[in-house]
Parts: sequence; C-alpha cells; structure tokens
Amino acid sequence: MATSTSSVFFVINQRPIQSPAPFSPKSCYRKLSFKRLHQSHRVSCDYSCVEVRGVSYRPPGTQLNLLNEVSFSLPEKSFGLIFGQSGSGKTTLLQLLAGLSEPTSGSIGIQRYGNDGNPCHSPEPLPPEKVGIVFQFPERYFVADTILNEVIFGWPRLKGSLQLKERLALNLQKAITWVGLNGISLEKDPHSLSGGYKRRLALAIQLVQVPDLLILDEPLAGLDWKARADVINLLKQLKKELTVLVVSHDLKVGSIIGRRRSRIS
Ligand SMILES: Nc1ncnc2c1ncn2[C@@H]1O[C@H](COP(=O)(O)OP(=O)(O)OP(=O)(O)O)[C@@H](O)[C@H]1O
Repeated sequence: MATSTSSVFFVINQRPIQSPAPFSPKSCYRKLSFKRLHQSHRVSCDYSCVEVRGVSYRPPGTQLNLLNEVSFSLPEKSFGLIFGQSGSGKTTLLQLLAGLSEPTSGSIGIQRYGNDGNPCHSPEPLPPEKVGIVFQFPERYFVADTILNEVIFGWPRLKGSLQLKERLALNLQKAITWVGLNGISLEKDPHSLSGGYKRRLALAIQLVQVPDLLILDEPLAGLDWKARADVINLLKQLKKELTVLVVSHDLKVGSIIGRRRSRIS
C-alpha cells in the first residue's frame, strides 16, 4: 500500500434554510460546497479513502436541511481540514461521520482503489467504533482522578471481554507514547495537566481504539500560544500515521499543519 502524507482542505459555506416544501435538496437549499484547496500528493497505487457521497441531512421532524449533497474524499493517512464559519454545518457533518446521526440521503464509507485508480469493490461502511472523535474542550469532560482511570473509563466492564481488554491494554502504552505522555505518571490527576497536555490525553483516549478516522473539533480552541504549539506539533506527528480530519473555523490550523497554503479557488 503506498500512501503519503497529504493535506486536503475543504471549505463549508452553507447556512441552513427553512422550507415548508417537501424535501428536495436541490431546490430548497442554498448550495453547500466543499472546495478542495490543496492536495500535496496523489496516491499512486492500492489505497483507500474515507468517502462522503452526496450526503444531505435534515434533523428528524424538521423541514430544515442542514447539509445538502456534500461530497468529498479523504485518502488514508492524510490530513483534512474542514473550514467554515460558525453555523455552516461543521459539527453536523462530524456527527454524521462519527455515526451519531444518520444522513437523510447519501452515504459515508471506505472505498478501496486499485493500482489503476479504479474502485476495487463497493464502499464498505465506516463503523462508528472505528471513528475517534475529540470534541471541543474535551478536558471539560474528564471524570477520573488519574490519567490511567481517565483513559480506561469507557472500557468494557462486561464479563467475557477479556480479549478485548487485553488488546486495549496493549494499545494503551502505544497511545500514551504516541501523544508524548509517557514521561508523566499515570497516577497524576488529569486536571493538573497543562492545557496542551490535557488535549494530548484526550487524543490518547481515542487512539487506544486505533481509529480508521480521527476527527478533532476545534483542537486549538481556548489554548494559549504554548499549548497551541504543543498540540500543533502533536498533530504534525499524528498525520504521518493516521487519517485525521480537523473541523475548525480557524484557518491557521491548516496553514500550520499543511505543507503550504493554496489560494481558495
Ligand atoms: N437539530 C437541529 N435542528 C435545527 N437546527 C439545527 C439543529 N442542529 C443544528 N442546527 C442549526 O444548523 C446550523 C449548523 O449547525 P452546526 O452546529 O453544524 O454548525 P457549525 O458550523 O458547527 O457551527 P459552530 O462553528 O458555531 O460550532 C446552525 O444554524 C444550527 O443552529
């Protein structure tokens, strides 16, 4: 499998429009567009992409289309940035990607391609358990009194899941090392960590599951310059290993993590 670290930028720019008419994405709503601004490398042989195809979303019981026929493709082990103003539908989209809600129409899946660039077979679903998501201000939701307990808080407590626990335990050390928390005692209170290290811990919690897609919602929000630099350095490392999608209204995230800025077309 040949993949190279690439950066893909998308812009989301729709506002939802109320319509009393029956659902008709093309006619009822302003155009929602994701413009690809820059892709630094094309993959050349067998690879897979997270593919969003013609996704529309209208909350149940409403006539409000929040997303209208959104399509984009994010190659594995690449970094994507979805940029958009407040209210443009970013959070709605990441909730669909994470399986927290279902698209009204369209599909989200993993598409594999052969050496010739043609799809190998039909897209596979993107299971919610293979999507890691770090919401805004994740540290606000820390509940445990130690780093270790915070990481294992959501682990299965049912009998018969020993195998799964063993796998998670193996992944734990890797995740802790990955985010650079290995020099810190796992007995430390997570609330006593610096802002940047709290974000690192939030990432480690997701990385234990080895997600196919890691989504971060506004990862730099509320951080001072030092913590921002800390998180940016970490994301630069992660994008070499994982498929990462960042949702932000802060274009600096893309300009720092991407190899270079491209003009919005
Ligand atoms: N369940 C819902 N019913 C009706 N409207 C909704 C619902 N959920 C979200 N909206 C509206 O849809 C629009 C898009 O919301 P969304 O949270 O996806 O935007 P966003 O780009 O993430 O904004 P922000 O950057 O401020 O978080 C907003 O105008 C919001 O008020």
